Amino acid sequence: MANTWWELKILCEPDLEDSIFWRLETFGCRGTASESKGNSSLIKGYLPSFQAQLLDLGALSLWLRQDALCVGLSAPILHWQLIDEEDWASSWKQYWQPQEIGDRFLINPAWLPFPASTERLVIRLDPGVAFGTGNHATTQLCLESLEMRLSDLPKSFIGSDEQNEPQIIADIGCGSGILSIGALLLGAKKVYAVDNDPLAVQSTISNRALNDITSDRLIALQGSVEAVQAQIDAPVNGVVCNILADVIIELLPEISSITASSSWGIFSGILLEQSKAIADALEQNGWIVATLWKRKEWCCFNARRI
Ligand SMILES: C[S@@+](CC[C@H](N)C(=O)[O-])C[C@H]1O[C@@H](n2cnc3c(N)ncnc32)[C@H](O)[C@@H]1O
Repeated sequence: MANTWWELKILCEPDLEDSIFWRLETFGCRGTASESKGNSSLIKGYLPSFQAQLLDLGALSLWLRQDALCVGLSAPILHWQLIDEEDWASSWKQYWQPQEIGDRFLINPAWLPFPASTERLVIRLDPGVAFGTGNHATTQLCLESLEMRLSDLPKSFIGSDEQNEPQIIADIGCGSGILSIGALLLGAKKVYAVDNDPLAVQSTISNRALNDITSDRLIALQGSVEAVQAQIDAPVNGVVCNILADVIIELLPEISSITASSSWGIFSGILLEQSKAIADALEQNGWIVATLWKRKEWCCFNARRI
């Protein structure tokens, strides 16, 4: 059973796509894709078989039905089957294509050749079972925020110029390592990448190698903020954290303790209706909000420590 996956196929009205993706992600799916089927959309989601029993899938089917009926759309049709690891990898990989994000990045699946000519910073990725392909709005908002935080600095400020402060960053909930790698390509000096899921840490480590990044620049650790705290002897310059709102609120006091006045923070994974709670929590923990960016039903806070 360890190497089998649930393949979920959901046929739905296209307007339901966003809410279904959201349900699948909160349900624990490790890879999602969609294609159009005439006037409908076919969404596929994959999750390790040990993570869900048949009863859980039944509950998911009910939630999807309720979500659709609440907005006056017809209920989606959900089918599921068990597939083995090899079939999962090949089914999912065919949907994942190179993708430009923001002004600077190109995400390139590891099994495709390196793009022949591009001015973009290429992040090579094989996320395996970890979250972070760049397809999700919350990841995109973080990469674009990193561009803003790191690209706008004068060249001498980033990288190795000793007169200026090199950027040392914590990536909390690193998943595939996509944000850590992006930050390093933009010129950050060092990133501490942590995730409480050991599979995500493995994925970050293999993506670090794929992008020829050394282990002293991208330090990948299992755990959360406390794992960064244990490694650093001075506050970090910036934090990027793409986890769900409730977790961010819980982690904020600890995150604040690894930062100092003028450190920056990028907080994503937040649904629009949760933005007030996050803004309040940031304020209570000594942060001021600089910008709030929105994409689909998600938003991302750029903040600075007072
Ligand atoms: C939405 S994914 C983000 C992955 C990647 N950073 C990105 O932006 O695409 C959130 C990640 O946070 C991890 N996570 C959840 N709660 C956490 C916690 N309290 N501390 C550390 N990592 C956590 C999950 O295992 C998951 O890999």
